[in-house]
Order: sequence, then structure tokens, then C-alpha cells
Amino acid sequence: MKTFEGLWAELNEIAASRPEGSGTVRALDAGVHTIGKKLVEEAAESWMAAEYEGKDATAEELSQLLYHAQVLMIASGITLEDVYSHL
Ligand SMILES: N=c1c2ncn([C@@H]3O[C@H](COP(=O)(O)OP(=O)(O)OP(=O)(O)O)[C@@H](O)[C@H]3O)c2ncn1[C@@H]1O[C@H](COP(=O)(O)O)[C@@H](O)[C@H]1O
Repeated sequence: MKTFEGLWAELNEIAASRPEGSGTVRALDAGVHTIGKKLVEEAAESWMAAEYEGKDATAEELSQLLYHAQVLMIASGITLEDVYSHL
């Protein structure tokens, strides 16, 4: 099963190697403004799922929120340690 740290390693590798057809590369090229809007959208969808759609849908939306948070971190030059230092 993929973990937060496993996805982080995968996305950083993708950002460096820029494989053809990658949605992550497309998102990074679109920039922080576009990534930020997607992050907010997934946050809202997570909220709605938690209120009305049950655990499975909520977990799926939260996984997308975590993905977009990681993409925003890469686009902003932020490391896991930068974030963990605030936990
Ligand atoms: N975990 C994710 C992931 N979660 C969410 N998303 C993106 O977020 C979108 C979900 O948004 P929505 O729910 O709004 O669905 P949608 O409206 O149909 O999507 P869009 O039209 O907005 O793209 C998906 O279409 C993906 O673009 C993800 N994209 C990629 N990953 C993983 O990231 C890795 C790299 O992916 P690529 O860069 O695409 O190779 C792989 O392991 C993928 O599984």
C-alpha cells in the first residue's frame, strides 16, 4: 500500500525526470495558483464527503487532498522536514 512518504518520493522523482503524460508534471507547470485552487477544491470535497458520503468517499477525497498538498509543496520548494518542524 502506498504511504504519504512513498507518494512524496514518487512525486519528487516525477518532478525531476518529467515523464511524458504525467498529471503531476502538468500541475507543476500550471503553477502554484492552479495547484492551490485544486487543493481548496479537494478540501471542500473532503468536507462534503465527511458530512454526507461516508467513510470510503471521505478517505478517497482526503487522499486527493494529500496528493495536491504534496504537489503544492514541490511547487513551493518545501520539504517534508519543513512541514514536520511545525507539527
Ligand atoms: N494520488 C494521485 C492523485 N490524487 C488526485 N490526483 C489528481 O487529482 C484529480 C482528482 O480531481 P477530481 O476529483 O476533481 O477529479 P476530476 O475533476 O475528474 O479531475 P480533473 O479534471 O480536475 O483533473 C485527478 O484527476 C488527478 O489529476 C492524483 N494524481 C496522481 N496521483 C498519484 O500520483 C502519482 C503520479 O501521478 P502522475 O503524475 O499522473 O503520473 C501516481 O502514483 C498517482 O496514483
